[in-house]
Amino acid sequence: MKRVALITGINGQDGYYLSRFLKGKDYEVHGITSCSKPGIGEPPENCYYCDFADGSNLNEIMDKVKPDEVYHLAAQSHVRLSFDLPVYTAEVTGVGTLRLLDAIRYFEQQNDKQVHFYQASSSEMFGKVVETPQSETTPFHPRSPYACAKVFSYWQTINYRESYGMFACNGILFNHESPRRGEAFVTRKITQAVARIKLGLQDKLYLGNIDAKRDWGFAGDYVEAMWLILQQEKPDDFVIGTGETHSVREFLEAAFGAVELDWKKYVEIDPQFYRPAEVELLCADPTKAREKLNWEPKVSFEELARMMVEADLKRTRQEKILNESTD
Ligand SMILES: C[C@H]1O[C@H](OP(=O)(O)OP(=O)(O)OC[C@H]2O[C@@H](n3cnc4c(=O)[nH]c(N)nc43)[C@H](O)[C@@H]2O)[C@@H](O)[C@@H](O)C1=O
Repeated sequence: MKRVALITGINGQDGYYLSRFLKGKDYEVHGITSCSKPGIGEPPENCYYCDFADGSNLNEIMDKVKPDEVYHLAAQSHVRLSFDLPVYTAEVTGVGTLRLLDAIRYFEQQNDKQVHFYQASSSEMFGKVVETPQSETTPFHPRSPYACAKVFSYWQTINYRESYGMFACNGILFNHESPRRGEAFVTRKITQAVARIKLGLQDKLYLGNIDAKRDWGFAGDYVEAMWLILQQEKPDDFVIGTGETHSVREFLEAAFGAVELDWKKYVEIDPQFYRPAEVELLCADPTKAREKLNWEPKVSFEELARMMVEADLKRTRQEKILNESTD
Protein backbone atom coordinates (compact mmCIF):
# COMPACT_ATOMS: atom_id res chain seq x y z
CA MET A 1 0.00 0.00 0.00
CA LYS A 2 1.23 3.46 -0.91
CA ARG A 3 1.87 5.82 2.00
CA VAL A 4 -0.37 8.88 1.89
CA ALA A 5 0.99 12.38 2.51
CA LEU A 6 -0.99 15.59 2.97
CA ILE A 7 0.91 18.84 2.32
CA THR A 8 -0.58 22.19 3.36
CA GLY A 9 0.60 25.16 1.32
CA ILE A 10 1.27 22.80 -1.59
CA ASN A 11 1.16 25.76 -4.00
CA GLY A 12 4.29 27.36 -2.47
CA GLN A 13 8.00 26.81 -3.14
CA ASP A 14 8.44 24.13 -0.47
CA GLY A 15 5.18 22.41 -1.39
CA TYR A 16 6.44 22.06 -4.95
CA TYR A 17 9.78 20.48 -3.99
CA LEU A 18 8.28 18.31 -1.25
CA SER A 19 5.53 16.86 -3.43
CA ARG A 20 8.08 16.03 -6.13
CA PHE A 21 10.34 14.41 -3.56
CA LEU A 22 7.51 12.33 -2.02
CA LYS A 23 6.19 11.23 -5.42
CA GLY A 24 9.74 10.02 -6.15
CA LYS A 25 9.41 7.87 -3.02
CA ASP A 26 6.10 6.50 -4.32
CA TYR A 27 3.80 8.39 -1.93
CA GLU A 28 0.24 9.28 -2.82
CA VAL A 29 0.38 13.06 -2.38
CA HIS A 30 -2.59 15.27 -1.50
CA GLY A 31 -2.46 19.00 -0.94
CA ILE A 32 -4.22 21.86 0.75
CA THR A 33 -4.15 25.26 -0.92
CA SER A 34 -5.72 28.61 -0.20
CA CYS A 35 -5.00 29.85 -3.73
CA SER A 36 -7.84 28.28 -5.67
CA LYS A 37 -11.36 28.32 -4.30
CA PRO A 38 -14.20 26.03 -5.41
CA GLY A 39 -16.29 27.97 -7.92
CA ILE A 40 -13.55 30.54 -8.60
CA GLY A 41 -10.70 28.34 -9.76
CA GLU A 42 -11.03 24.66 -8.96
CA PRO A 43 -8.11 23.22 -6.98
CA PRO A 44 -6.04 20.72 -9.02
CA GLU A 45 -6.51 16.98 -8.63
CA ASN A 46 -5.94 15.68 -5.06
CA CYS A 47 -5.98 19.28 -3.75
CA TYR A 48 -8.45 20.79 -1.32
CA TYR A 49 -9.20 24.40 -0.55
CA CYS A 50 -8.75 25.57 3.05
CA ASP A 51 -8.31 28.99 4.56
CA PHE A 52 -6.31 28.51 7.78
CA ALA A 53 -7.86 31.67 9.22
CA ASP A 54 -11.05 29.58 9.31
CA GLY A 55 -10.14 25.89 9.08
CA SER A 56 -13.73 24.67 9.44
CA ASN A 57 -13.33 21.99 6.73
CA LEU A 58 -10.16 20.42 8.16
CA ASN A 59 -11.99 17.47 9.76
CA GLU A 60 -13.64 16.74 6.43
CA ILE A 61 -10.30 16.88 4.56
CA MET A 62 -8.63 14.57 7.10
CA ASP A 63 -11.49 12.07 6.69
CA LYS A 64 -11.22 12.14 2.90
CA VAL A 65 -7.42 11.88 2.65
CA LYS A 66 -6.70 9.66 5.68
CA PRO A 67 -3.02 10.65 5.61
CA ASP A 68 -0.11 8.79 7.17
CA GLU A 69 1.97 11.99 7.19
CA VAL A 70 0.97 15.66 7.31
CA TYR A 71 3.44 18.40 6.37
CA HIS A 72 2.18 21.77 7.57
CA LEU A 73 3.87 24.35 5.32
CA ALA A 74 0.97 26.81 4.89
CA ALA A 75 1.50 30.24 6.45
CA GLN A 76 1.48 33.98 5.90
CA SER A 77 5.25 33.74 5.64
CA HIS A 78 6.41 37.26 4.73
CA VAL A 79 8.07 38.87 7.76
CA ARG A 80 7.76 42.51 6.60
CA LEU A 81 4.10 42.01 5.67
CA SER A 82 3.35 40.53 9.09
CA PHE A 83 3.93 44.01 10.61
CA ASP A 84 1.11 45.34 8.39
CA LEU A 85 -1.15 42.31 8.93
CA PRO A 86 -0.39 41.18 12.50
CA VAL A 87 -3.81 39.76 13.37
CA TYR A 88 -4.23 37.93 10.06
CA THR A 89 -0.69 36.52 10.43
CA ALA A 90 -1.44 35.31 13.97
CA GLU A 91 -4.68 33.69 12.73
CA VAL A 92 -3.12 31.87 9.77
CA THR A 93 0.46 31.21 10.87
CA GLY A 94 -0.32 30.67 14.58
CA VAL A 95 -3.90 29.56 15.29
CA GLY A 96 -4.08 27.82 11.88
CA THR A 97 -1.52 25.27 13.13
CA LEU A 98 -3.58 24.67 16.26
CA ARG A 99 -6.69 24.10 14.12
CA LEU A 100 -4.80 21.49 12.10
CA LEU A 101 -3.27 19.78 15.15
CA ASP A 102 -6.71 19.49 16.69
CA ALA A 103 -8.22 18.07 13.49
CA ILE A 104 -5.42 15.46 13.46
CA ARG A 105 -6.02 14.60 17.13
CA TYR A 106 -9.74 14.09 16.41
CA PHE A 107 -8.96 11.98 13.32
CA GLU A 108 -6.53 9.81 15.31
CA GLN A 109 -9.15 9.21 18.00
CA GLN A 110 -11.86 8.31 15.49
CA ASN A 111 -9.68 6.05 13.37
CA ASP A 112 -7.28 4.56 15.91
CA LYS A 113 -4.37 5.51 13.67
CA GLN A 114 -1.19 7.53 14.27
CA VAL A 115 -0.39 10.37 11.90
CA HIS A 116 3.13 11.79 11.66
CA PHE A 117 2.96 15.61 11.77
CA TYR A 118 5.62 18.05 10.57
CA GLN A 119 5.46 21.71 11.61
CA ALA A 120 7.39 24.21 9.48
CA SER A 121 9.06 26.12 12.29
CA SER A 122 11.41 28.95 11.43
CA SER A 123 14.82 30.36 12.34
CA GLU A 124 13.00 33.72 12.68
CA MET A 125 11.95 32.43 16.13
CA PHE A 126 15.56 33.04 17.33
CA GLY A 127 15.16 36.71 16.34
CA LYS A 128 17.39 38.83 18.55
CA VAL A 129 19.87 36.02 18.97
CA VAL A 130 21.46 35.28 22.33
CA GLU A 131 24.09 32.92 20.89
CA THR A 132 25.63 32.03 17.52
CA PRO A 133 25.28 29.54 15.91
CA GLN A 134 21.69 28.69 16.89
CA SER A 135 20.79 25.12 17.83
CA GLU A 136 17.74 23.28 19.20
CA THR A 137 18.59 24.57 22.70
CA THR A 138 18.99 28.28 21.83
CA PRO A 139 16.24 30.39 23.48
CA PHE A 140 13.76 32.22 21.23
CA HIS A 141 13.38 36.00 21.06
CA PRO A 142 10.91 36.60 18.17
CA ARG A 143 11.09 40.04 16.51
CA SER A 144 7.97 40.17 14.31
CA PRO A 145 4.28 39.17 14.38
CA TYR A 146 5.29 36.34 12.02
CA ALA A 147 7.97 35.03 14.38
CA CYS A 148 5.63 35.29 17.40
CA ALA A 149 3.02 33.24 15.51
CA LYS A 150 5.67 30.62 14.64
CA VAL A 151 6.74 30.37 18.31
CA PHE A 152 3.06 29.76 19.21
CA SER A 153 2.87 26.96 16.62
CA TYR A 154 6.18 25.48 17.76
CA TRP A 155 4.93 25.12 21.33
CA GLN A 156 1.48 23.86 20.31
CA THR A 157 3.23 21.12 18.32
CA ILE A 158 5.26 20.09 21.39
CA ASN A 159 2.16 20.38 23.59
CA TYR A 160 0.13 18.01 21.42
CA ARG A 161 3.07 15.59 21.43
CA GLU A 162 3.36 15.67 25.22
CA SER A 163 -0.39 15.80 26.00
CA TYR A 164 -1.76 13.28 23.53
CA GLY A 165 1.28 11.21 22.53
CA MET A 166 1.09 12.53 18.98
CA PHE A 167 4.00 12.02 16.58
CA ALA A 168 4.39 15.79 16.14
CA CYS A 169 7.74 17.32 15.17
CA ASN A 170 9.26 20.73 14.47
CA GLY A 171 11.77 21.36 11.69
CA ILE A 172 13.36 24.71 12.53
CA LEU A 173 14.38 25.68 9.00
CA PHE A 174 16.75 28.52 8.24
CA ASN A 175 16.18 30.52 5.02
CA HIS A 176 15.81 28.26 2.00
CA GLU A 177 15.56 29.59 -1.53
CA SER A 178 15.23 28.46 -5.14
CA PRO A 179 14.10 29.78 -8.53
CA ARG A 180 10.55 29.19 -7.19
CA ARG A 181 11.01 31.59 -4.26
CA GLY A 182 8.41 34.37 -4.10
CA GLU A 183 9.51 37.66 -5.65
CA ALA A 184 9.06 39.64 -2.40
CA PHE A 185 11.85 37.76 -0.60
CA VAL A 186 15.26 39.33 -0.84
CA THR A 187 17.16 36.63 -2.76
CA ARG A 188 14.58 36.34 -5.53
CA LYS A 189 14.02 40.10 -5.62
CA ILE A 190 17.76 40.41 -6.28
CA THR A 191 18.09 37.63 -8.88
CA GLN A 192 15.05 38.87 -10.78
CA ALA A 193 16.53 42.40 -10.83
CA VAL A 194 19.92 41.03 -11.98
CA ALA A 195 18.23 39.38 -14.96
CA ARG A 196 16.19 42.48 -15.82
CA ILE A 197 19.22 44.79 -15.49
CA LYS A 198 21.38 42.46 -17.61
CA LEU A 199 18.70 42.44 -20.34
CA GLY A 200 18.20 46.21 -20.23
CA LEU A 201 14.68 46.15 -18.72
CA GLN A 202 15.52 47.83 -15.38
CA ASP A 203 18.26 50.13 -14.16
CA LYS A 204 17.95 50.27 -10.35
CA LEU A 205 17.24 47.90 -7.48
CA TYR A 206 15.89 49.34 -4.20
CA LEU A 207 16.57 47.39 -1.01
CA GLY A 208 16.38 47.79 2.79
CA ASN A 209 18.96 46.55 5.29
CA ILE A 210 21.74 44.95 3.23
CA ASP A 211 23.90 44.26 6.30
CA ALA A 212 21.47 41.61 7.61
CA LYS A 213 23.02 38.13 7.66
CA ARG A 214 21.22 34.89 6.90
CA ASP A 215 22.01 31.19 6.62
CA TRP A 216 20.74 30.53 3.08
CA GLY A 217 20.32 27.03 1.62
CA PHE A 218 18.52 25.40 -1.32
CA ALA A 219 14.84 24.49 -0.74
CA GLY A 220 15.24 21.28 -2.77
CA ASP A 221 17.77 20.02 -0.19
CA TYR A 222 15.63 21.02 2.79
CA VAL A 223 12.50 19.01 1.86
CA GLU A 224 14.53 15.81 2.29
CA ALA A 225 15.17 16.86 5.91
CA MET A 226 11.41 17.38 6.43
CA TRP A 227 10.78 13.81 5.30
CA LEU A 228 13.66 12.36 7.36
CA ILE A 229 12.29 14.06 10.50
CA LEU A 230 9.03 12.09 10.11
CA GLN A 231 10.85 8.76 9.51
CA GLN A 232 12.58 8.70 12.91
CA GLU A 233 11.60 6.24 15.64
CA LYS A 234 10.56 9.01 18.03
CA PRO A 235 9.12 12.47 17.37
CA ASP A 236 11.70 15.22 17.87
CA ASP A 237 12.69 18.77 16.83
CA PHE A 238 15.59 19.63 14.51
CA VAL A 239 17.46 22.71 13.32
CA ILE A 240 18.03 22.59 9.54
CA GLY A 241 20.54 24.95 7.93
CA THR A 242 23.97 25.06 6.31
CA GLY A 243 26.03 26.41 9.23
CA GLU A 244 27.28 29.30 7.04
CA THR A 245 26.10 32.88 7.26
CA HIS A 246 26.24 35.59 4.56
CA SER A 247 25.06 39.19 4.40
CA VAL A 248 22.60 40.50 1.82
CA ARG A 249 25.65 42.40 0.45
CA GLU A 250 27.40 39.07 -0.16
CA PHE A 251 24.33 37.73 -1.95
CA LEU A 252 24.38 40.86 -4.13
CA GLU A 253 28.04 40.22 -4.88
CA ALA A 254 27.36 36.58 -5.86
CA ALA A 255 24.21 37.31 -7.92
CA PHE A 256 25.50 40.34 -9.87
CA GLY A 257 28.90 38.61 -10.12
CA ALA A 258 27.23 35.67 -11.91
CA VAL A 259 26.59 37.98 -14.89
CA GLU A 260 29.76 40.07 -14.41
CA LEU A 261 28.04 43.21 -13.16
CA ASP A 262 29.07 45.43 -10.23
CA TRP A 263 26.08 45.63 -7.85
CA LYS A 264 27.23 48.97 -6.39
CA LYS A 265 26.29 50.71 -9.66
CA TYR A 266 22.66 49.56 -9.46
CA VAL A 267 21.58 49.17 -5.82
CA GLU A 268 20.02 51.97 -3.78
CA ILE A 269 18.72 51.92 -0.23
CA ASP A 270 15.04 52.69 0.33
CA PRO A 271 13.95 52.90 3.99
CA GLN A 272 10.46 51.61 3.09
CA PHE A 273 12.04 48.14 3.04
CA TYR A 274 13.37 48.44 6.62
CA ARG A 275 11.47 46.51 9.28
CA PRO A 276 10.26 48.00 12.59
CA ALA A 277 12.48 45.38 14.29
CA GLU A 278 15.20 43.56 12.37
CA VAL A 279 16.78 40.15 12.80
CA GLU A 280 20.43 41.00 12.20
CA LEU A 281 22.17 37.63 12.24
CA LEU A 282 21.12 34.03 11.79
CA CYS A 283 23.44 31.04 11.51
CA ALA A 284 22.44 27.41 12.10
CA ASP A 285 24.19 24.76 14.13
CA PRO A 286 22.87 21.71 12.21
CA THR A 287 24.93 19.15 14.21
CA LYS A 288 21.89 17.23 15.48
CA ALA A 289 20.44 16.88 11.95
CA ARG A 290 23.81 15.73 10.62
CA GLU A 291 24.26 13.14 13.37
CA LYS A 292 20.69 11.82 13.81
CA LEU A 293 19.16 12.31 10.35
CA ASN A 294 22.39 11.90 8.40
CA TRP A 295 21.30 15.03 6.49
CA GLU A 296 23.63 17.48 4.76
CA PRO A 297 22.86 20.31 2.32
CA LYS A 298 24.30 19.76 -1.17
CA VAL A 299 24.00 23.16 -2.91
CA SER A 300 26.50 25.87 -1.85
CA PHE A 301 25.76 29.58 -1.40
CA GLU A 302 27.44 30.52 -4.71
CA GLU A 303 25.72 27.68 -6.60
CA LEU A 304 22.36 28.78 -5.19
CA ALA A 305 22.82 32.41 -6.30
CA ARG A 306 23.96 31.29 -9.75
CA MET A 307 21.08 28.79 -10.14
CA MET A 308 18.54 31.51 -9.28
CA VAL A 309 20.12 34.09 -11.61
CA GLU A 310 20.24 31.60 -14.50
CA ALA A 311 16.56 30.66 -14.02
CA ASP A 312 15.56 34.35 -13.91
CA LEU A 313 17.62 35.12 -17.01
CA LYS A 314 15.86 32.32 -18.89
CA ARG A 315 12.40 33.44 -17.73
CA THR A 316 13.08 37.12 -18.44
CA ARG A 317 14.45 36.39 -21.93
CA GLN A 318 11.23 34.48 -22.75
CA GLU A 319 9.08 37.34 -21.39
CA LYS A 320 11.07 39.84 -23.44
CA ILE A 321 10.58 37.83 -26.65
CA LEU A 322 6.85 37.48 -25.91
CA ASN A 323 6.45 41.21 -25.23
CA GLU A 324 8.38 42.16 -28.37
CA SER A 325 6.30 39.81 -30.53
CA THR A 326 2.99 41.23 -29.20
CA ASP A 327 4.04 44.92 -29.46
C1 LIG B 1 13.40 31.48 7.70
C2 LIG B 1 12.60 32.70 7.29
O1 LIG B 1 13.09 33.16 6.03
C3 LIG B 1 12.37 34.22 5.43
O2 LIG B 1 12.38 35.38 6.26
P1 LIG B 1 13.40 36.58 6.08
O3 LIG B 1 14.73 36.20 6.60
O4 LIG B 1 12.76 37.77 6.68
O5 LIG B 1 13.51 36.68 4.47
P2 LIG B 1 13.62 37.89 3.47
O6 LIG B 1 14.18 37.34 2.24
O7 LIG B 1 12.32 38.62 3.36
O8 LIG B 1 14.66 38.91 4.19
C4 LIG B 1 15.99 38.55 4.45
C5 LIG B 1 16.76 39.75 4.94
O9 LIG B 1 16.93 40.66 3.86
C6 LIG B 1 16.66 41.99 4.32
N1 LIG B 1 16.26 42.84 3.19
C7 LIG B 1 16.92 43.93 2.73
N2 LIG B 1 16.25 44.50 1.74
C8 LIG B 1 15.13 43.74 1.53
C9 LIG B 1 14.06 43.87 0.59
O10 LIG B 1 13.99 44.77 -0.23
N3 LIG B 1 13.10 42.91 0.68
C10 LIG B 1 13.14 41.88 1.60
N4 LIG B 1 12.16 40.93 1.61
N5 LIG B 1 14.16 41.76 2.50
C11 LIG B 1 15.14 42.71 2.46
C12 LIG B 1 15.57 41.81 5.35
O11 LIG B 1 15.46 42.96 6.20
C13 LIG B 1 16.06 40.54 6.05
O12 LIG B 1 16.98 40.88 7.05
C14 LIG B 1 10.93 33.80 5.23
O13 LIG B 1 10.88 32.67 4.38
C15 LIG B 1 10.28 33.45 6.56
O14 LIG B 1 9.00 32.93 6.31
C16 LIG B 1 11.13 32.48 7.31
O15 LIG B 1 10.62 31.64 8.04
